[in-house]
Amino acid sequence: MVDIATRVYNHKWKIDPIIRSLIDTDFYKLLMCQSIFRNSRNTRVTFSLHNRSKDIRLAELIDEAELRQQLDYARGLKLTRGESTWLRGNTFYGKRQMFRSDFMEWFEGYQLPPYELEIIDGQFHLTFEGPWHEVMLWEIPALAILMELRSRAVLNTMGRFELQVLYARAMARVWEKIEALREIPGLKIADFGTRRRHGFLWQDWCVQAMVEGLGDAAKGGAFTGTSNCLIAMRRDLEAVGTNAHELPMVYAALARTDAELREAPYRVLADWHEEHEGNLRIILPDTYGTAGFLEHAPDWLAGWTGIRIDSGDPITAAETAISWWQARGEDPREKLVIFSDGLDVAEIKALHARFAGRVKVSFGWGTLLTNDFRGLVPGDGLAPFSLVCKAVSADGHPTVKLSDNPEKAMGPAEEVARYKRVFGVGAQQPRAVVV
Ligand SMILES: Nc1ncnc2c1ncn2[C@@H]1O[C@H](COP(=O)(O)OP(=O)(O)OP(=O)(O)O)[C@@H](O)[C@H]1O
Ligand SMILES: O=P(O)(O)OC[C@H]1O[C@H](OP(=O)(O)OP(=O)(O)O)[C@H](O)[C@@H]1O
Ligand SMILES: O=C(O)c1cccnc1
Repeated sequence: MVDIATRVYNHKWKIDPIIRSLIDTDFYKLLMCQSIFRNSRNTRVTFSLHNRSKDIRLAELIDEAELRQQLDYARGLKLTRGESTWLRGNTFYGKRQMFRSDFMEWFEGYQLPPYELEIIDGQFHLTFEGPWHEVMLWEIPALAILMELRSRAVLNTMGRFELQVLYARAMARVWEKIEALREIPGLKIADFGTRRRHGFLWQDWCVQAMVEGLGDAAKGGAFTGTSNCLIAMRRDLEAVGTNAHELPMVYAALARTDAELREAPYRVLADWHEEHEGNLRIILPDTYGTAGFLEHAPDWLAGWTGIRIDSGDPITAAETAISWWQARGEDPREKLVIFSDGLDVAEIKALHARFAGRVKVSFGWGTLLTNDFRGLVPGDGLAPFSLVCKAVSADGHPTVKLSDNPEKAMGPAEEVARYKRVFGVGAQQPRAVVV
């Protein structure tokens, strides 16, 4: 077991690359990348960093030169032979050869493309522009680099004993959470915490703690795996994933008429349906409002495996999905509901208590698993915050996300208004965004 505190202390004086592998990323990014490589190779997209926690003035906490050094290091990475063999040969969700050989050949030659970085009003403006399948792979490493540089800026001011005690407290906290989760009968939970983690080694520690504390689901336990491919490979765990908002956001931005716009979210899933089966047929319905999405969905979507609930009130969204399945003649008890929005133990417990037995319940636990350092240093300088990296335009057209929480909406105001009209989204209940 790595002694993280000692290592953090010893590494203060040398370059310590944060991202050391192209597969230190979420599994769903690779699945989506392959799908884009096949269906939308000529689409040009801009991804952009967005700090929703305005009070965290990142450019005042992180040194620009160090950020550039880390981004440049990541740009130098190429898929290793071992990683390529794993992606080509491993079984994902029981399926072999998930990644096609034309995609793998492209990925084996791939390097992260150039970035643009400037500082405006205390914030980093970091953008990636280029072919969609090339720039989209920046999202997770860019976020992980910024999050870890911010952690390091605080850790660098701490002494050896302080660090030892900090990690002891953080470990005790994670372990207490795991002990609480052990009380939930029939729990199924995965790690979704790569992008906003405290650091790589810390995420790796948290994942191993989940394996020991909850048991690997492959052997009857509650821990279903990690979305992080590198950790899944090294620790021989299941790599898990669904799909993300970037797909409907980009398809929608490319729509030429309101009628095409209305259809765009379903076209995404029709393309996905062709490529994937079983556990990968998970609907993400909230990009332009869950209720309207389900109401107007084609019948074949009701036959999918389940749904991921990612914004708004999760109880309302799950109840809406259950009613929708019932109305379409499906048995909700056969359907999988994956909750994944800013979860922590209390909410996981409450959602499980309410929905277990009515649907198959599962959780994707992110930042508050891999970065819950709240209250552990004076000034709370290690508390996680809401940093995201999103597709903001496609072929020159701005993207829009409404979601079920207006606090998460993004896009130019007049486009947001048009999307609300086209998708029939009325008044929405705001919910505070913590991470
Ligand atoms: N950011 C990271 N991404 C991937 N693997 C990492 C990362 N940091 C550490 N590791 C791996 O975790 C293990 C322990 O890391 P540690 O850095 O303490 O080892 P080390 O012997 O000091 O090596 P290094 O000089 O590469 O840091 C090593 O196998 C290392 O390659
Ligand atoms: O436990 P969490 O930290 O929430 O981790 C998981 C979240 O990360 C992703 O979204 P992202 O934050 O990138 O964008 P969003 O919040 O706008 O959905 C994902 O859709 C989950 O919501
Ligand atoms: O696969 C997913 O749905 C996923 C993975 C990580 C973070 N958020 C979502």
